[in-house]
Amino acid sequence: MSLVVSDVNKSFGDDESKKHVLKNVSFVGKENEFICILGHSGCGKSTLLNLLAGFAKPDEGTIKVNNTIVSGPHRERGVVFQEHALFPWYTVLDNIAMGPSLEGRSKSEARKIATTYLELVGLSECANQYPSQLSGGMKQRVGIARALANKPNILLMDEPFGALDILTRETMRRELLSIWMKLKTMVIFVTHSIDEAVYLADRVLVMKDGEVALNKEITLERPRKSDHSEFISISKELQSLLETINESNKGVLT
Ligand SMILES: Nc1ncnc2c1ncn2[C@@H]1O[C@H](COP(=O)(O)OP(=O)(O)OP(=O)(O)O)[C@@H](O)[C@H]1O
Repeated sequence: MSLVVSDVNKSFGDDESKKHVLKNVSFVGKENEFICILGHSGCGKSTLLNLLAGFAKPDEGTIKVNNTIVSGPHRERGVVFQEHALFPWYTVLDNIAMGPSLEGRSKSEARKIATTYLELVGLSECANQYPSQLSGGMKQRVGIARALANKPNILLMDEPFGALDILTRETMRRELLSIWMKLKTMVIFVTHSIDEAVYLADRVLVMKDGEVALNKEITLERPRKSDHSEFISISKELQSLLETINESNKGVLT
């Protein structure tokens, strides 16, 4: 499994109001790698993720998964958004079973697959509940299980814990890591949070005004502790890079 992003450019708007959002973005994702895309608000993180998902196309450059150009959405690339986007009229189990059903599995097979992933995210007891009966963190876990039930090679996550309170967010980080360690799917995770990136990533791409300003491998042993000296020094390096970013591009960073 490989991901190769080469010289990707993307603009929005017409000639007069054209905004060049991604500028020559290139990077390579390795098998089973956990990549975090970190940057201030508006630097192009979600745009990049949308291109990786195939929801939009680059103006120039290519995105290849296993040597094939990404030309639209595909089950091999699962997406988890900040807003969980579950169907409120389906039970938790049926939300997760939807992917396998669409793939042509029988109802009972699809539910069996869904049960496995529900167990993986620790929510077996919620199978027959509806999304409205769940907390934010639980909904996000269902969203993750739903994406994983399609057995993606790449899991694309756009600020998936951004709307959660800090304690739930920390729990979800740990849980995501333990799920990833079991499945070893490639994960591409968009975040504003330096802490989150250093805790999770094998590789951090820091984006600055549409460009990859830093592509850094993090080899720190897991589980990582935020009071560990190396954790602190990597965080400071990322912080100081982000602080050099033009004031007008600054958003919220934690
Ligand atoms: N469909 C679109 N049409 C026009 N402009 C867009 C579109 N999508 C994104 N943009 C612009 O591209 C820029 C980058 O947006 P993007 O959502 O990728 O940033 P981001 O880094 O994900 O920000 P945030 O962290 O706030 O979500 C922004 O200026 C945004 O207004």
